[in-house]
Amino acid sequence: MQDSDIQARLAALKAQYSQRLGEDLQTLTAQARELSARQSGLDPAMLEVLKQGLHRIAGSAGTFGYPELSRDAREMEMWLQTVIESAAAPTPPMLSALHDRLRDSYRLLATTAAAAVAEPQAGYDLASGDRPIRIAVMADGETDALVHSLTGFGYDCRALSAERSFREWQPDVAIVDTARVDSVTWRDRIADMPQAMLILLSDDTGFDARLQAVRDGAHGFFAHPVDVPSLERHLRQLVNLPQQDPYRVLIVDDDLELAEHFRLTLKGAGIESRVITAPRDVLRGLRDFVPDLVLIDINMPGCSGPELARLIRFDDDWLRIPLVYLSAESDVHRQAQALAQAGDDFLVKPIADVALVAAVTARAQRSRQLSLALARDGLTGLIKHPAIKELIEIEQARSERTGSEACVVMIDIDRFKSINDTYGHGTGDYVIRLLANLLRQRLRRVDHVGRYGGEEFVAVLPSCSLEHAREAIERIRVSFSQLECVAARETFNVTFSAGVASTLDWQPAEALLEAADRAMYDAKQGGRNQTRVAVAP
Ligand SMILES: Nc1nc2c(ncn2[C@@H]2O[C@H](COP(=O)(O)OP(=O)(O)OP(=O)(O)O)[C@@H](O)[C@H]2O)c(=O)[nH]1
Repeated sequence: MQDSDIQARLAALKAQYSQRLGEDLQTLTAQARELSARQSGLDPAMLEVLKQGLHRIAGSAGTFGYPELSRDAREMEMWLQTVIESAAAPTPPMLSALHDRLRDSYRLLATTAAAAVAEPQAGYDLASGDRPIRIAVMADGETDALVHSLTGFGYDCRALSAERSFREWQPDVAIVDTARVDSVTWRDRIADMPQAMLILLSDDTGFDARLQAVRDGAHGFFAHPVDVPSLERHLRQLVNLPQQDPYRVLIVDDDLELAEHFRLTLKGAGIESRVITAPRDVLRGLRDFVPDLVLIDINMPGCSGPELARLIRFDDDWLRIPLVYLSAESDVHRQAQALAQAGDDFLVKPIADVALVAAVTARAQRSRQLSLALARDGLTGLIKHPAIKELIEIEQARSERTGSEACVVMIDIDRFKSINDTYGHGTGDYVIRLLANLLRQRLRRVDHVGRYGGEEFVAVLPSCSLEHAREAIERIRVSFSQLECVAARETFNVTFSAGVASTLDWQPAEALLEAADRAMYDAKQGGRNQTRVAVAP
């Protein structure tokens, strides 16, 4: 959806809401008039209805551009709450004052709505692009080695010297070795590259050095000797962040207009949301939409927010998803009570659009990171064995359904035992991470890469012919064999063998995986450092 479309929809929603607010205020004014006119027998249920109506306005009017009405409604709501909690009934003059105040609110709405102009929303530019990531490296004597390693991963990497400006080239990332380049020089060079994210390398790993890096605006900090796989992984996270799948938020609120406003506001910031107005639909929403975060209203008919949060928490599948109350409840004790039952956080309505976006983004990001960490192998960050097997099944089923071709690749590092025996287990781990990063970096974003076993990997390549899969893996095989691994001041090269099989030739998923495994075994038998294709039966 275009930004202008979102703005137009938000403006239409505001108009719709303003009309409803006017009607609500008229109804509440009439109710207050009726109450103040009663000489006896004040009905507590009517007070409660009045209070609920004010609560709704308190939580929504600010969002649609009527902050004063929101504040007024909250004050009246709190006054009514005190009245309801105390045994003494309000006197007719008190209710008459309430009526007058409500009438004034209605008048204020009429004047504000007439003068209202749609406020421009902040733009959230989610940059994207397919050119290789540009990295400038300033590391004096060690620049070449780093440039060589990062070029091997497919980055457009160049050395940055004191004499050479990168004003024209504009790198995405600048890596500076603060231990080897004088601070005036690098700060001067960095000033030419305002877009570049800064990664600092240092000999000093202490708190002060890290704090200084934060103050220099660094996005990453690595100590010598630099662990290249970690650096590369960090780089990938930095530059890929804006391109990942949009965060998903499930909004549970019985006020459709308000929920729709939140949905559009989040949409403007690149966040996908789904609105649920009936609490009983929440489980289906969770299953179908698989959100990163759930925003829950507190006061809903039939099921309160805390009840709903507890109900969601019965199911272990949703444990990782933060449940955040988005409510007009401003009383901190009642907020604490809600949180004590279930739920992770509290946002108070009305909430400014930028505050909502910031709060949702921060929490959704943590939730996404946590989910990824749970499904990923600790050493490599790749998908774990069970999850990658599931993805193979999904691709196999899709292929059967649509007739499209997908390929599965089994990859095994050659003579890995001797690497462990010669250089130690730590170096073996380093090699595993190096290959994991290379696979992630060189395959497409739609491809899945998993760690299948110790030094064994599986890649799933959707919408890919057998020949294209073979070519892609061959290119990675050649690059990997040329990467220099360093251990105890010695450099050495490592190779892998691979087997490729197509979903069109092998069913079910288990047979597909076995075919790729057999082809990989053939590659080993054929002398290693090669890719074999599983020929159709
Ligand atoms: N460093 C390290 N080693 C591992 C890990 N997982 C498995 N290994 C080792 O990887 C080695 C695998 O060796 P083998 O399966 O005999 O095969 P290979 O030496 O790779 O030889 P070929 O596959 O025939 O080329 C074993 O020594 C395992 O102990 C791990 O996570 N880290």
